[in-house]
Amino acid sequence: MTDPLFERVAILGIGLIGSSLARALRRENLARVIVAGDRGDVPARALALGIVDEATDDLGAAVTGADLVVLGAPVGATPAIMEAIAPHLAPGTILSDVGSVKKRVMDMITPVLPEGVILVPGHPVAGTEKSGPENGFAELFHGRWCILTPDADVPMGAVNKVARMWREAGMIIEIMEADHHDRVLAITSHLPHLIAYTIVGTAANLETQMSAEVIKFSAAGFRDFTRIAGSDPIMWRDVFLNNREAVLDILQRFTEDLTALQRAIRWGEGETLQALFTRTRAIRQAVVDARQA
Ligand SMILES: NC(=O)c1ccc[n+]([C@@H]2O[C@H](COP(=O)([O-])OP(=O)(O)OC[C@H]3O[C@@H](n4cnc5c(N)ncnc54)[C@H](O)[C@@H]3O)[C@@H](O)[C@H]2O)c1
Ligand SMILES: O=C(O)C(=O)C[C@]1(C(=O)O)C=C[C@@H](O)C=C1
Repeated sequence: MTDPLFERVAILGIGLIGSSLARALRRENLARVIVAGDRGDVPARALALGIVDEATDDLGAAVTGADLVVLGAPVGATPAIMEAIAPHLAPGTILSDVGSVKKRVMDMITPVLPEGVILVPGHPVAGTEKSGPENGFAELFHGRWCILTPDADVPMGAVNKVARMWREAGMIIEIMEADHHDRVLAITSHLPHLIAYTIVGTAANLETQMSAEVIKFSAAGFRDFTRIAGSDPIMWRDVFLNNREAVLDILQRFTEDLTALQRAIRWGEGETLQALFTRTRAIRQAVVDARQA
């Protein structure tokens, strides 16, 4: 058997994504030791699941001796975690993350990054509406994109190692600038979540009788939105607070398009509606063809 890619991988925040990564590392024998750092009863739960070798709520101890550290907590926790681990990171350590937002996370880490520690930010674009280590699974990453956003001066050896880890977990790798990542994800992931939260919120605000019927007669369309709107409140609060500009920009365009549709319905412009729905149906087909459905 060949040597593992990493000696000691510390995953800080062993929830849905962190625990899925731990499982993939195990399956592919990519780490000699996997250690979880988390808080409350989560370390004990991760240990009980048998997905890590060690688990602790002492984040400094977790990263000591690690050649790869992966931040797996909601992005708003980044400053607190960096404060706890920075004194314990050795030169040569690769620091990565799985955050849904990249630019703000890099801005939070870079000023406190110890000399010689190499930052390779990442975002596995794969997930579910569930949270916690019990809900992770190694296959989550299969056939999905993983976007890495290292600064231009980061050694390619480190970028390649992180890329190889995600590739062996089943992902397809793309490297891009953090700002660009945040603009793309604002439309493909953040806005859809905001819309889902809004629709389900609107339904919940209807008068009692109506809102009970929304749940009772929940048609497929609404049901799909409730899945997304069931996503983790803390994670998504942090996404919107930390990708503010890109989300507000795309929301402005969305609002204009929605207003145009409102007019089309009001004035009975069937051809406008049909033309848009025909274009969007083709986009759905393209997503299916790209095996991302
Ligand atoms: N859920 C998804 O679909 C998805 C997909 C890709 C990336 N992400 C990103 O992955 C990260 C984690 O998301 P998740 O869905 O795994 O969340 P999760 O809630 O399942 O897990 C997060 C874990 O972080 C821990 N945590 C929070 N604050 C902490 C702190 N200060 N110190 C130590 N541990 C702390 C929590 O206890 C929890 O175990 C987020 O940054 C999110 O943006 C999520
Ligand atoms: O399938 C889902 O539940 C998701 O929302 C996953 C999803 C997405 O928007 O595609 C959510 C956030 C992540 O950063 C990456 C993936």
